[in-house]
Amino acid sequence: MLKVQGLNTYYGQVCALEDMNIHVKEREAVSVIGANGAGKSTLLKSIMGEVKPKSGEIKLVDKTITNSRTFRLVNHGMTLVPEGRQVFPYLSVWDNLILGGYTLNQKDRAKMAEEVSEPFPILRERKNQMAGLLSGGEQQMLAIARAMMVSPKLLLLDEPSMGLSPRLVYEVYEKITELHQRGTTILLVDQNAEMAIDFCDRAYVLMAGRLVGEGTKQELKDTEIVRKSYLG
Ligand SMILES: Nc1ncnc2c1ncn2[C@@H]1O[C@H](COP(=O)(O)OP(=O)(O)OP(=O)(O)O)[C@@H](O)[C@H]1O
Repeated sequence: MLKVQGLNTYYGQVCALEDMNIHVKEREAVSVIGANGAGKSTLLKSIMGEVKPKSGEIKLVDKTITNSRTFRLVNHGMTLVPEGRQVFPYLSVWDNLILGGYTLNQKDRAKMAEEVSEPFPILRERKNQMAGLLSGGEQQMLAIARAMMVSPKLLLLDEPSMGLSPRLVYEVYEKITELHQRGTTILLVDQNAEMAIDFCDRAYVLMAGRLVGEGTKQELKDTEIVRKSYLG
């Protein structure tokens, strides 16, 4: 479904991604792990058209999407749940959902908001409250549900566990797993290697902008460097 080949991304003179090659098959759950500054967010931003790669190719299904505008990629069936959630704190939970469906017509937006909030009862209970009053975990659920408003074929998630207590991290991953089981293909990046590896079918390991490992969940768990460096 997604193929990234020989991708190089720079911020000025700083090389953030070097010769990056990853792929995600339809219905797969793929994780990318790595420490602070490894290039995980840059990878998602490059895929999502938020950062312009210097060279390389990105394909979504059979279409080359390198340098496509973000809103076009949403129309092609790909959405990103950004790092830090970025909900609109002074808008209601419901209006945050509705905004996620900006490419839909008004009637479909309301219908989709009903649909995407179904796996998240807390969002329904608090639909009229300001989103900023939700807990961090609830805001993460809202950001995920908002991204689901356009029924993405491929959902990208940037650090879904960021700033959450272990219990909330577990709950958020439970929801992501549920979405995957319902048929959404997922690519996520997370510093929380334990959760990210447990969740996925396959994972990649990034270090200083380069790919240093890849494999199935079990292969990575059995790799000494992954166990020592990322799984504690
Ligand atoms: N806007 C920017 N301008 C300059 N350098 C940047 C910019 N954004 C990221 N970088 C640099 O690019 C490298 C990769 O950063 P990136 O945010 O992709 O890493 P990350 O793995 O997502 O880290 P984190 O988990 O801390 O978000 C780092 O060296 C970072 O300092």
